[in-house]
Amino acid sequence: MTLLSVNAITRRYTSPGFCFGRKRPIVAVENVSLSLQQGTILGLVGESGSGKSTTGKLVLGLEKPDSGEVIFAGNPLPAARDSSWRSLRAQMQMVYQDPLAAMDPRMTISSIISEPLHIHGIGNSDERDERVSVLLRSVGLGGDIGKRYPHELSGGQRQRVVLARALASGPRLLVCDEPVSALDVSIQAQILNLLADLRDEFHLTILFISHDMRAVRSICDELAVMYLGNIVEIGQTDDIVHAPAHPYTRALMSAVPALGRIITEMDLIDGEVDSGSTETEGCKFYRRCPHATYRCRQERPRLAAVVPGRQVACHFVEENGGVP
Ligand SMILES: Nc1ncnc2c1ncn2[C@@H]1O[C@H](COP(=O)(O)OP(=O)(O)OP(=O)(O)O)[C@@H](O)[C@H]1O
Repeated sequence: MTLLSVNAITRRYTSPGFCFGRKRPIVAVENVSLSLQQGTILGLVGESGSGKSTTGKLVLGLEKPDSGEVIFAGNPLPAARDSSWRSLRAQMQMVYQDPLAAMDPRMTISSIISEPLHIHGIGNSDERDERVSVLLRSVGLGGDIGKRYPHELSGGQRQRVVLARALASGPRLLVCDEPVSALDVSIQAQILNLLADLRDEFHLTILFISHDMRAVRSICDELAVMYLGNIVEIGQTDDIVHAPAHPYTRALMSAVPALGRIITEMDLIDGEVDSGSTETEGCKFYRRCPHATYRCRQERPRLAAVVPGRQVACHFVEENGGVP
């Protein structure tokens, strides 16, 4: 069953800087479509500024699309933040990168986890206490941790608390935005394993936003690769990892061992969408692509099925008959 459908959403911003006396338009997300089947983890990958976080916010209704729509459990996200929006929102939760920033330092861990239950009016006092105990156990935290404060916990423990809090209202969808990138590498695998276990235990569907190919490889069933606001490739994780088709996906895959360094270089070349690249008719990857032709400069490639279950937006891939 399809839990989430994102249909051709576009979100533009106006940057604070000027370009030829005009404010620069930024197309953060352009014509993005996604579909998440219940119980799957879809990884949204791409370098900094490719529009991953904006897509996550649009999915949750924290940002409004300029065009397109988000359908959750068969219901379009309401335009206004009314009661129907709030009831849908209780079923969709965000997990951010920095657990400390997501917690009130003056609240105990128990109060932090039970706060969404208060907000959504779920349960009485005893039921909420019981729910907090269950959630703490589910995220692998025990003892008297509920009585402690965020600063008394390690980074990994804090991210476990953030997950417990996100699960408190019984969501069906989690949007995890770089949930492990602030953690030590040794802790990252534990949290990723926990997330996979929680998916099974709580029947979750997860949109997993990350620039870290190792993380997405280990946890995601499907991948959507974003470049300057567009999805350029989407398919099963194993298929994409073993035979990346889009030249940008290939660059990302080959960059895995030193991803941080490569991303920094990429940012220096093309970091933000400028007016030229947003208005261009052609492929946004044209200037960095080893296979670019005249057609790529003139005509924006559309996502097309190159093999069953895989879509790629690339003239080179299309003209050469699929995944090389
Ligand atoms: N509120 C905003 N106002 C203006 N520009 C914005 C705003 N939010 C995002 N952008 C711009 O939109 C583009 C996409 O940003 P977004 O944060 O979605 O990318 P990202 O892939 O999540 O990158 P990162 O991993 O660095 O967060 C960037 O050029 C960013 O500067």
